[in-house]
Amino acid sequence: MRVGIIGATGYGGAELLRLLNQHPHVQEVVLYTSSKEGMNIQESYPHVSNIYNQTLKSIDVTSIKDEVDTVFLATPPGVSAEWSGQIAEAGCRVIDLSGDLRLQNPEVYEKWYKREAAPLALINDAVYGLPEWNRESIQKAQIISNPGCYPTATLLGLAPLVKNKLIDVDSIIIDAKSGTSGAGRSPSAITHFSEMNENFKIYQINQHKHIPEIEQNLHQWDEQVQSITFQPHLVPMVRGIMATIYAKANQQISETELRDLYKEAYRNEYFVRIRPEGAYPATKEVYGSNYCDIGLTYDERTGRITVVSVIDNVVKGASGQAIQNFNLIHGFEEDTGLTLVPMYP
Ligand SMILES: NC(=O)C1=CN([C@@H]2O[C@H](COP(=O)(O)OP(=O)(O)OC[C@H]3O[C@@H](n4cnc5c(N)ncnc54)[C@H](OP(=O)(O)O)[C@@H]3O)[C@@H](O)[C@H]2O)C=CC1
Ligand SMILES: CC(=O)N[C@@H](CCC(=O)OP(=O)(O)O)C(=O)O
Repeated sequence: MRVGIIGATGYGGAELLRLLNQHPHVQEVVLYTSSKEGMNIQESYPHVSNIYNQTLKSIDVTSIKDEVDTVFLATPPGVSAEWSGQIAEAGCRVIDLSGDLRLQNPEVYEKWYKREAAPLALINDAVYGLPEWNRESIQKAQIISNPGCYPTATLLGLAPLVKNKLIDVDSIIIDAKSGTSGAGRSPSAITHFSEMNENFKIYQINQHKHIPEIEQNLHQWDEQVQSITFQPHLVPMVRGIMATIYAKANQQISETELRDLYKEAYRNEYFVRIRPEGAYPATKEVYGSNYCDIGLTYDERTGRITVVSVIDNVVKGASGQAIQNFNLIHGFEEDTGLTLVPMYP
């Protein structure tokens, strides 16, 4: 396969480069830019020296359709809305890492993203790329809307409870923590070293754009779900997300039953690992990998279930999941190029 990356100079793009280099069915990678035409990728990323030697090309649909079969968009909001439709119409598969096509209702997108939504026809054509719960639709899709990082950790953590109607859905609280690479490569007053080192911050309280994405998907699984509480935090680390999820059980459930439920739900899922009783995952245990690790407990005193879900935000939360979707749409084994062992320590 020949693949294109729009946004290769960003963090999602860099991670695509790292992972695609391991992919046995990817012969050629073509890189596109909105601002650095003619620059060699090694100038932006010396760590790919001797591995990638491509010059960045301008984004032009006529050339793209001749040069590649699939295009990954690792770009900020608004870019996919502009390009995905044209690229798909030209005959390429599109995998969009941004949030542009994730929300089915354009008014909801405009409220939370505070910008114009993509055309409705384009939104309707895009399939939400959470493979563990949407595999069959993904296999037939031409345009994939790759989930957000926080929604990936949260939805994988909540799915067995919500689908089996085991919790009071009004009681869901998601306390999420992310490393700073989630904010992309451009430095900002929020993420630069002296702001983040030795610091721990809550941000976008009750306003984060992943709230409607989580609600939309939970609602599809159980229409009783309306609103959730989700609060994101920045942690002084580069990679990793931990979503600690609390919900009130609507019946007595033993630790064993809870764990069996998750083990059964993810029995055939290579990338989801359920911790044994009394063990809880840490972000380092998935670092650099496409795994989502989940730990569980039920507190008999309060009747609350706690789910701890960790991912690497740039892998399972972005580029790794995008390649998992790439594998599905092209009929490759789903874990192709993604069986990297997490980096530890
Ligand atoms: N980082 C993460 O952990 C995750 C990121 N995402 C999403 O993935 C997308 C990319 O994120 P990330 O890589 O972190 O972001 P970065 O800011 O690191 O990179 C974005 C890249 O997009 C390109 N770009 C900027 N403006 C335009 C434009 N108008 N047209 C085309 N390309 C443009 C830039 O490259 P150039 O100037 O060369 O065009 C830039 O390098 C975002 O939508 C993000 O929300 C999703 C999940 C997790
Ligand atoms: C730490 C940090 O800043 N994280 C980003 C999430 C990145 C992401 O997944 O956003 P998309 O929905 O655009 O893909 C944020 O909170 O906006």
